[in-house]
Amino acid sequence: SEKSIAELVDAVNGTLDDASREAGKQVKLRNHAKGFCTSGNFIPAPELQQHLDIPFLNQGPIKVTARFSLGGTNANLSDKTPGRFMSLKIDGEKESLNFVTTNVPIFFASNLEDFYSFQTKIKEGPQGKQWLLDNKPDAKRFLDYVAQLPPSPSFASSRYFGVNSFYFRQQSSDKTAEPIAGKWIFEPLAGTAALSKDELAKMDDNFLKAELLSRIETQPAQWALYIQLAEQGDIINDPTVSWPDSRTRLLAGKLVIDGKRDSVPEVSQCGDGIFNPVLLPKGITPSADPILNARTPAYTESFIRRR
Ligand code: HEM
Repeated sequence: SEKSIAELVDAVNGTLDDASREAGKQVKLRNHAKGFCTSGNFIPAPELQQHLDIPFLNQGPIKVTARFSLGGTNANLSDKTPGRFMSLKIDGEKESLNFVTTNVPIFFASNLEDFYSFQTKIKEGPQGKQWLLDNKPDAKRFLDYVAQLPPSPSFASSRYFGVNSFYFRQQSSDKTAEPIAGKWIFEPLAGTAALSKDELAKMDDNFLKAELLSRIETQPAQWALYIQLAEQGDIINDPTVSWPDSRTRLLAGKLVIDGKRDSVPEVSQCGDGIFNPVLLPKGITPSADPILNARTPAYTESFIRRR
């Protein structure tokens, strides 16, 4: 049977009974508990308009509120773990675009049932993880990827993937071109970087926030944002599938994180609100991916519980 949104949030939070759910509300339990807010600009690439008809991305720099985080409900999770996450609100005058992204290009589940079982099994420790490896090929591919992913020394040296697909309106003089499916990918302009085992051994558990905030005092952290386009036959509605690297990528713009608006309340308190991965400007629409379409209701449910 299909899992409800409340059940998905319970699985994420590890609050499967009434008592732990109530306790969770008291301590404002939330996923991606360890994180911080900062700010910058998004500079759209004018050449995108040659291919796609997205008026929002046909303007000058747009203000950005960003939250960088680790996964899970533990606010004291070590930064030596490999997961890195980036959420953005790109707020124009009339329209907005949000991103809620991860440094792992493939997700661990393609449907809500498998999402629920991943979240509950992974919290059971080694036996639960082994069960996933033995029984859930999507989860296995994800866990195998994460196992070989070295922790990055900086949020600025990770790639970030939207994972889910969206449809993009194409430019066409006769308006007959169908929207084309694509996925978001942020590529760090500083390049990717990995900590060696020796380097990791010398780090403490909290370095990512101080590193990024001190880095951007002297030079912004920057990413190129691409839209990777699907080709005929590519699977659209399944975030466990990654398309070949040979797929065309359109440059959508440049993300510049400089911290210049960090003292503005909408930035400094950005963790109090939610990022909405289906808040989209005209010309972009969500795919039918069931994972994508569960996200905003789940984030809203989590927000209501921790308010
Ligand atoms: C069925 C699918 C999913 C469910 C049920 C789910 C659930 C949640 C929940 C409950 C939260 C906490 C929301 C809050 O209190 O603000 C959250 C946050 C988050 N999720 Fe998901 N998630 C899903 C899919 C994904 C995917 C595919 C990604 C990555 C591409 C992702 C990345 C994140 C990130 C980065 C945050 C933190 C947002 C912030 O910085 O405030 N999630 N998720």
